[in-house]
This record gives sequence, structure tokens and C-alpha cells, in this order.
Amino acid sequence: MSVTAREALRQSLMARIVEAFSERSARGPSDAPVRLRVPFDRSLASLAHWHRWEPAVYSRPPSGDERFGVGVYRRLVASSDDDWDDLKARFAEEKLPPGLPWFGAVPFDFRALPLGMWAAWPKSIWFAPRLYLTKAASSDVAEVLYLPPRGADEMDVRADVMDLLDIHGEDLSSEERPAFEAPEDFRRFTDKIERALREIRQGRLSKVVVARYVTGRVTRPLDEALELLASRYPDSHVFALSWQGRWLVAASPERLCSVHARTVEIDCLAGTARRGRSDEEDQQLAAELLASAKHRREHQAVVDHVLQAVAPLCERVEAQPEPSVIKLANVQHLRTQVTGRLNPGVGLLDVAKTLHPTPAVAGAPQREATSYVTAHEGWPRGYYSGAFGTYAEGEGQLDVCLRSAFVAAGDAALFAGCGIVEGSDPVAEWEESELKLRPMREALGVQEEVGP
Ligand SMILES: C=C(O[C@@H]1C=C(C(=O)O)C=C[C@H]1O)C(=O)O
Repeated sequence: MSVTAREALRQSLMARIVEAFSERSARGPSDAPVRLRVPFDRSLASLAHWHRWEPAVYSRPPSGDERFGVGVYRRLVASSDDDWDDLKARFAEEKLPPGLPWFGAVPFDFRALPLGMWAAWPKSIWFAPRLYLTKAASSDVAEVLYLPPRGADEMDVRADVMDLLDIHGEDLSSEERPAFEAPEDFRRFTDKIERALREIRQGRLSKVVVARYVTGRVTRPLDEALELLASRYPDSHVFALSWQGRWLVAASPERLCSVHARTVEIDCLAGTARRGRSDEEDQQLAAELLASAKHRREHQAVVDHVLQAVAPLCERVEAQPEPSVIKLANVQHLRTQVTGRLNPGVGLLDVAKTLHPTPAVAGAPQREATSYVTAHEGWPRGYYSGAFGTYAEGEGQLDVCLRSAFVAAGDAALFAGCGIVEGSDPVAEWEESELKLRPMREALGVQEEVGP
């Protein structure tokens, strides 16, 4: 989309919001929510761009329904001492206008502090946006919810919405660039895998997820990157969250958990193969993946943990008897879906607290593997392999921050990890990590990569 088209889109959206505010404030209090419907024949991603200070969020799950939010109506950021229970208690104290959810993310390890490249972010970020748009997949209309500042008049609202939509926004490209440490090369990554294999042979752990990152300059505008991800990975949840001018972007194939009307759904995803060059080869690779003892072990560790963790929270819970193979543009994975009926009063955060991080991203046994990763990864995972999602009154959905990148001032760190079990081959795992880096490398148009 051209710069002028983007600008025109924002201008007309702003005009509609100001008009709706004026009509509404003639009738009632000026800070009541403004709700309107506007024609919108583009992706809501067109409202997203890299250089902004207002916190913002974009979400497009596989249903194709989109959400975009910007500005902060309410915020809830965790301090270094907070944990899942503090988050839950604080959510319970806040009431949001109908239809407005919380958006946010939790890190890989709630006990670890955000360090290194993540130091500008709090330990967990949640906010309810002040300008919120939703658009159904097949619709040409967006629903808008705008929460004007208290006591604002029409002039204030115009200026406020201009800020929120970054009309004539400041270009922050001269912003100070973060110092991402040099990423691990092939040698250091495979050494890390050998060390995990030793740990496994000594019987302390049965699975460890070992991860790496690459860094480079982003060359593609955010809206184009998000649209590209949505078209290449339609079965993944494409999302982006910005805080303090830094973005977490992902096209995640893995739902951590969703909770709606006491039904909980969880994806167990582990075990990976490349895509074939022909249909025949692709089917053959899928059949080998299903038949591989090594991949099945890696996968079963996740299913076992999930069932054991959520059973005390459920009236009943069951896993599909056999994994199936899901195919993404870059890789295929083994997946088992787990579904349950929750005990009364159990909410999304209770489920997430017991599940996360699952052996799909940490290893097994889960607690020991999580501590091992935090101590031995060699860099702070932060929100990579954490979870991103929405929350409203105990319900919502969290997806694992995989096939993800952290972007600050045009510099990106792209992440990928691989489950290591007895029998894993370090070279094959390196190749698998390269495939997992592909979605972000391509979507962000990453150049000047440092490292191998
Ligand atoms: C850790 C990642 O992916 C996880 C690891 C997988 C594996 O090792 O087979 C498969 C899916 C994910 O649960 C990643 O993409 O970074």
C-alpha cells in the first residue's frame, strides 16, 4: 500500500471518529465510549507501522478475523516480583467497557527477569487499547471503539486520534539502536545441543528445547510484513505487539490454550519435518514423521505434561488418541489436540499457569527443563516462546510466541528452537532451526544478517 493511500485511510478513519464523537457528545457525557462502523476494505494491518510510541497490537488468528488496537485505556504490567496469581488478582479489580479485551504477553519463564534485548520491557505486558478496531474475515466493515480522554472536546479528540493513528507521525528511525549481542553460530549452537544430550544421557532430563536467534536489518514495512505472513501462513496466528517502540511479531502455529464457556482447548505441537518438493515426497515425509520413534517421544512429552497439568482443573479432559500432521508453508508438525471441561471458576490464567512453558518449548520434566533453559541458553529468552493473547473476564486465548521476532529501531532478532531428545542429530536440528526462521526472515525482509 502506498504511503499516500495509507495516509488517506487514516485521515478518513479519523474524520469518521471525530464525527461520531461530536454526534454522541451532543447527547451524553463526553468520555463515554464512542462506537461506530466504518467501511474498511483493507486489512487492519494497514494501520500498523514500525515507528510508533503508542503501544499497539494486531491480531489475525486462522479464522481471518482481525483486531487492531492502539493507545492505552488501562495497563497492567508485571513488576519483577509479580507472578501469575498477581496478574489474576489485578485483572479481577479492573472492569473494561463491553467488547474491549485485554491484549498482552507473558515471558517464557515468569521467574526470570527481562534482561538483555528485553530490558526495555516489563516482565509481563497487558493493556486494553483506547482505539480498538475489529473486522470479520469476509467483511468490508470495521467496528470501531474509541475511548476519548476525560473532558475532551472535538478539537482534543481530533488531535488525540491523529496521534493514535500516527497521522503525520514522527519518524523514529533515528532512534537509538539496541545492542543485540552477536548470535550463536553453527558451532556454538551444536555444542549447546551436545550439552543437552549429555544431560539427557545422565538421566536428569528427557527432553530439552534448545534455541538460537539471528539478527539483521528489517527492510519491509510492518503492514506489508503482516499481510505477507497472513497470506503465507493462513493457519497460524499472526500477531504483533508494540511496547516502548519495540515490536514482538509472530506467525504462531501453536495455541497454548483457549478458554470459552468452561471449555479448554490446547494444542500439543512437537516433532518437525521439512516440506517435500513434490506431493509424493511431502506425504512420505509426513508418514516418516508419524512413524519416527524420536519424534513421537519428543511429542509425547508434551501430551503427557498437558494432561497431567490440567487434569486437576477439569471435570473431564481428553487428548486425541493419535497425533496428526499439520502442514505449514515451511515445515510440518505432529499435533495432538486436548479438550476439556473446566471445573467451575477456573479461568484462562489458571490453565496457563499450570501449563506454561510446556515441554514443546522447554523440555521434560517441565520444571527442571525450564530452569535448565533459563540457566544454559546463553541469552535471555524473554518473550520468545512465551505467550501472547487476549483476556476478558476469565476467558480468552493464548498462543505460543514462536516463529517470532523482536524488532527495535529497524533491528530484528529472529528466534527458533528445536526439541532435543535421545537420538537427536545436532546437524539436523540446525537445519530444522533454519526452516523455523524462514517465516520471519522472509516477511521482515531481513538483510545484513550477522552470524553464520
Ligand atoms: C521451539 C519452537 O518450536 C517448537 C518445537 C518443535 C519441535 O522441536 O519439533 C515444534 C513445534 C514447536 O512446539 C520454535 O519454533 O522456535
